[in-house]
Amino acid sequence: MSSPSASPRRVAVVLFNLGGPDAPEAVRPFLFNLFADPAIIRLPNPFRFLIASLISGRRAKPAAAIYAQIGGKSPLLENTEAQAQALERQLTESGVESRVFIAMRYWHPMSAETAAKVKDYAPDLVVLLPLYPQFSTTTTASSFKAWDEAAKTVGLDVPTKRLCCYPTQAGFIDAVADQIRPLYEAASAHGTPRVLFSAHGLPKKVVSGGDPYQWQCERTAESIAAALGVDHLDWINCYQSRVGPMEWIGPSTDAEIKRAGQDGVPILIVPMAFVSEHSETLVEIEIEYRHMAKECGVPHFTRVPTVGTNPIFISGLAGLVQQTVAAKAPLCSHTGGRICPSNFSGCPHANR
Ligand SMILES: C=CC1=C(C)c2cc3[nH]c(cc4nc(cc5[nH]c(cc1n2)c(C)c5CCC(=O)O)C(CCC(=O)O)=C4C)c(C)c3C=C
Ligand SMILES: [Fe+2]
Ligand SMILES: [Fe+2]
Repeated sequence: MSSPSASPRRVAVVLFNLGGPDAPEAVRPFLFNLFADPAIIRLPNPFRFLIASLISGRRAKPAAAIYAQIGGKSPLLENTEAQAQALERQLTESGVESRVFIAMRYWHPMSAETAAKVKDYAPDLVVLLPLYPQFSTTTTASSFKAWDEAAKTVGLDVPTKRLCCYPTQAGFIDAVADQIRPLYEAASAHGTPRVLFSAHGLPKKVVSGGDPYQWQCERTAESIAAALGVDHLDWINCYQSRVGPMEWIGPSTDAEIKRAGQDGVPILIVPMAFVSEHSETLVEIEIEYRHMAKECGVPHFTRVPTVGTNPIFISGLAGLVQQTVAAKAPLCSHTGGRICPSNFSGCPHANR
């Protein structure tokens, strides 16, 4: 790829997220795309496609039942579109001539469609911005790889900078704390609340293979807890959304809800690896965990909404984009601290 011009005139920002089915018929092909990703099922073909076909066939019905509870489709795209508009507005107000695009990994619009649109826009610089605050080989690395392939296919040869992650970036942390504060205060009427910082889990094998996701989730949870400024805050970092027979990282959010029931404390569940609402927040947390908490005797249950278009979050993202545009060397940490664990060599900036 050609090298970045000194000060780019037109910047294309590409937001990455997982994607979700836009209709009941899309559930199975969406799941097939997910399980056919070598970052998720680490087997060579034809085994991977065979396994993807089997699992997507088996999981289609329970997954469709999940989406049926929120209108038969994922709201992830519309929520991401709202974030893209808010970010574009903020960047324009800050004097950056830019357009913000969306590339989903497993459902439309996917990288190939978006790369063609970015090419038509003819930017001087492309900034890749994952809507995953914490870096994982299963999410950000997979999206970047899909993007690189799509850019090559459509002949998009423009200098490209990538933001690996922002697990402790001030805008993100302050926005989550801002979402929590009034709800924490309300929950305090029912006892001393426990805050469950709940992230999407990962198979243990992925983490022991060097994936920095869990390490970064721990840094995020610590940072939000500190930003809340509550003396002796009762909090824990836990993991939800387990799928398949493999052992996943813990503690699980389910187990923490049960423990809160035994301890008789109110809980707030804070989704800290998702930045907008979708099935894992609106069904798993809002419906399934709320029900579980009631069954377990938890005295008060609160789901804290994701940051979405919270202006503190969007300003933080705009700041990250501006820093990235201006940076001479690749950025990894935006806070001056270490952002990837020392045993991790896969950060997209490490070898650039
Ligand atoms: C932090 C973000 C995410 C990580 C890490 C992640 C890893 C991961 N996910 C699966 C399997 C599934 N994930 C599903 C939905 C889903 N996952 C994320 C984010 C992360 N996944 C999001 C945002 C969504 C929601 C999509 C939506 O509703 O729009 C699903 C589909 C739903 C279901 O069937 O339960 C599966 C399957 C694995 C195996 C994995 C790591 C190896
Ligand atoms: Fe997932
Ligand atoms: Fe990094």
